[in-house]
Amino acid sequence: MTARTLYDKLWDEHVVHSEPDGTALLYIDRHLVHEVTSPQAFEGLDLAGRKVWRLSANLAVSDHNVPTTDRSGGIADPVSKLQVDTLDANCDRVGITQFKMNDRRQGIVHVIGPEQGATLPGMTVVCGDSHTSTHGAFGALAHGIGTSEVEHVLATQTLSAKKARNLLVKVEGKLPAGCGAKDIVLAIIGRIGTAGGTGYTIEFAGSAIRALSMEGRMTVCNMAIEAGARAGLVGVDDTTINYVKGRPFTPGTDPRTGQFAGGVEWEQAVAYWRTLHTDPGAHFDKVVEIDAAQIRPQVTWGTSPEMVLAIDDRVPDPDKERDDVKRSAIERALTYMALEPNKAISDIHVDKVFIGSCTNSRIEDMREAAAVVKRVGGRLAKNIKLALVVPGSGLVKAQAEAEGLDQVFKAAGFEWREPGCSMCLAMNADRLEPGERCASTSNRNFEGRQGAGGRTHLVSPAMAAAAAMTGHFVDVRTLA
Ligand SMILES: CC(C)[C@H](C(=O)O)[C@@H](O)C(=O)O
Ligand code: SF4
Repeated sequence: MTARTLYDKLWDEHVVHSEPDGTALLYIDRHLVHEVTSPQAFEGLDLAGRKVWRLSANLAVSDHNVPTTDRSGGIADPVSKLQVDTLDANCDRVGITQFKMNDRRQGIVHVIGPEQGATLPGMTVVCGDSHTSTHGAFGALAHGIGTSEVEHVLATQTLSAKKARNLLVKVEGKLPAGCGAKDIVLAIIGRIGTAGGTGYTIEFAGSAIRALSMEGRMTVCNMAIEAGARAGLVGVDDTTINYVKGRPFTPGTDPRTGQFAGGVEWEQAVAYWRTLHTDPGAHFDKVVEIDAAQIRPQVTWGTSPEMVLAIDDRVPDPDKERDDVKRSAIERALTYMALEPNKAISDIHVDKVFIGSCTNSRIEDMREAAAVVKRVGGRLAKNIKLALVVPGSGLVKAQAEAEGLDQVFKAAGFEWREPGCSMCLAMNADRLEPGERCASTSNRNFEGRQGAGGRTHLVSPAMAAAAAMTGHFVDVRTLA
């Protein structure tokens, strides 16, 4: 048989029907649902008199609109409340499993799917959310869909799709101390640009990717969409299998005790999962190679994730750019960001810090940030108006608290919040005021993303914590 990429294998395994023009109908194994992109889908289903095809394939949670402060009084904002209430009502009515706002398993959809074992190797995973690419870290074919497709998946458990091309991003070598998964993915986007992956599914491979934990691989795949690719992938290995073992939705977990029990289903699943890697000699349409040893701590300076530099670089000077289009993009970004050309990245001072989002709100991110807070010591820098730590789920929060991380943050003056998307996109009360500058562990830095007029610098959890403690960006390699 011809050698296939991991993407080829996942695709072949899920095709229900193919048309001569390449359009295929794919079977969908897991459908994750959140409150923003599902209301019209449920309504459409209802109007057409259709039922949900396979209830157990769906898992729902509210994340974008939930408050991250005390929830006992409900949601104050009427628009947010309506969205969350609507999801609750829809799930109750049709019988979809949902983790409601006060359930300790509630959290950001891309954090809870993997955490519950609802995302497993070999699956097709979709959600009405572009960062569904996150789940590709498990060797699952995962991507975002639009609201009409949400309705289609609810009704039929299938999706009409066209196959993308194969792009291999190979990151070889050892990452310098102080650098992590976020620096890898920002460096990749800096290299290939936000359109570099358009039309492709990206497989991330190489020794530096293999060396990452599942949390780190999720951070990398999360931002595949920021590189233009709808889906990112990492091949299955022991790290993957050890992570999914014993999770609530994973085969082999005893539903009564919640403990790993093993058995035939587990053995068969593992045997299949071990085939989920690219065959030697398989063809990629494009290959990008990156030397991990050359990666430095990354900070975005502009209004697109590709406008990224390293901590020891300087803000670009538009006068040095010969290409007219690029020059005006730099000028516009610098104006919006209120940055002088040639300013040292380490001289940029911030007003707020946000540690959270589906990119960086898992337990390792919390640990990484807390370690820097401890190492620097003392309290938040004087110029910091607000520093938020928003765990990705109630279970991440509980784990962090069991490790005393919340105390480390609180003692330094950070606010320790309830799980949700929060200041990643400011659909709830957590936002930047016009002109405020933020060190953020999220994935998008578009104009107004964190609040109208707000200025976002995308960074790793370590860099965000360092910025909170010192007031500006610092070379976290010196803290490692
Ligand atoms: C609200 C949702 C549709 C959106 C997305 O698809 O990504 C959001 O999660 C985001 O990060 O901008
Ligand atoms: S955390 Fe941010 S990027 Fe992730 S799903 Fe929520 S809004 Fe989108």
